[in-house]
Amino acid sequence: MSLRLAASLAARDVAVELSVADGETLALLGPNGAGKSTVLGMLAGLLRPDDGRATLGDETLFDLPRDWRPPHLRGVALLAQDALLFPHLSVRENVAFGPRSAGATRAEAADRADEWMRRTATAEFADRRPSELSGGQAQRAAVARALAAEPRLLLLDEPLSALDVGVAAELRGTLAGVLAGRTTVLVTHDALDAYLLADRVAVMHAGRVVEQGPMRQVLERPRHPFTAELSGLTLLTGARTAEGIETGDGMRLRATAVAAVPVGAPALAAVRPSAVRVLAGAGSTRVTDADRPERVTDADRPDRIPAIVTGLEPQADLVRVRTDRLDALVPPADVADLRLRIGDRVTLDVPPSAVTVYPA
Ligand SMILES: Nc1ncnc2c1ncn2[C@@H]1O[C@H](COP(=O)(O)OP(=O)(O)OP(=O)(O)O)[C@@H](O)[C@H]1O
Repeated sequence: MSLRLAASLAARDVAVELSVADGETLALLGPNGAGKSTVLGMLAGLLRPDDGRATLGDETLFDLPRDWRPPHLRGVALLAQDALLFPHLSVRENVAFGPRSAGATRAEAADRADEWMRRTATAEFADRRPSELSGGQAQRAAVARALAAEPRLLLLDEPLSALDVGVAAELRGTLAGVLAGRTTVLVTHDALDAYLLADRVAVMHAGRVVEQGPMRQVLERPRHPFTAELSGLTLLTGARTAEGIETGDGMRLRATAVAAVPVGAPALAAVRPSAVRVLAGAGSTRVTDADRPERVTDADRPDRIPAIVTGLEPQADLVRVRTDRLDALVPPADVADLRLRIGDRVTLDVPPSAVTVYPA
């Protein structure tokens, strides 16, 4: 069932256009307040846009100002951060609720509940009430309840964000199985969720979709700083040079991967911080071939960029050294050896293999 949405809501400064192909999962990414939940609310029928249209397959969800189909007649299931199960019903009764309300007999609804509890590994606590479940168990039961209703469109609003890392990883695995072939919009802050669960991504910023496309293309060649941040890359804008890019402030970098951009034309570059080295001082001595285990040819000798440290942030087991030019991701021991502080002058060693140049 393919989805098309074009709608706006001035009170929230949201105006979006997006589409999801039949059976595809679209990850909707964006910072806090970007409008992601607002989009889900419009699709679920909980929030009425000022104008616009949404269609699911050949059915119209709304076509304002004339048509507005109420939430329970849309065939759309919304699963939020909190499981929001009916507290007075057992897991089995929660899961059977959708089929029962859609007119299934008690026996049919029970069969369908059993099937979804099996697929979401919730059968072992089928007779418990929601208050007797852990967060992860409740969220699994909520997935079973949402899918047992056989929605034509599934909306997931950060379904893993309230869970511990290990529990989230398990549920991510379950979701990967049940989302296959199902038209889904998944709101997430997490690039890993997008990579593992979605086919395409749309990135929202300040109420607008700022880029959308196939996962790898968007995350590996970002066009918006938020997308770059999410992918852990540094985004530069400038003009294509014979060997790479020159930024507006005169930084020249060579790149190994260069898409078809004419020399002189506007270009973007994504730089991988984990490949950037930080050396002490603005005029660091050159690294000689003898410093490196492998022989360094001129083509892959790093470019030297003077920079000023603007921030030091722990990131997993590394430190993200932010500078006025590029970020570097280095081991804590290097930060200690260099005695790095905010405001320090350093030299960044940027190998051409860390730089990808593509059209602006
Ligand atoms: N109940 C509300 N009443 C009025 N404005 C709201 C309400 N909820 C959100 N907004 C505003 O609408 C805009 C979009 O918010 P929305 O919740 O859709 O963003 P989001 O991308 O889902 O953010 P988050 O990642 O924090 O959940 C923001 O400017 C927000 O302040």
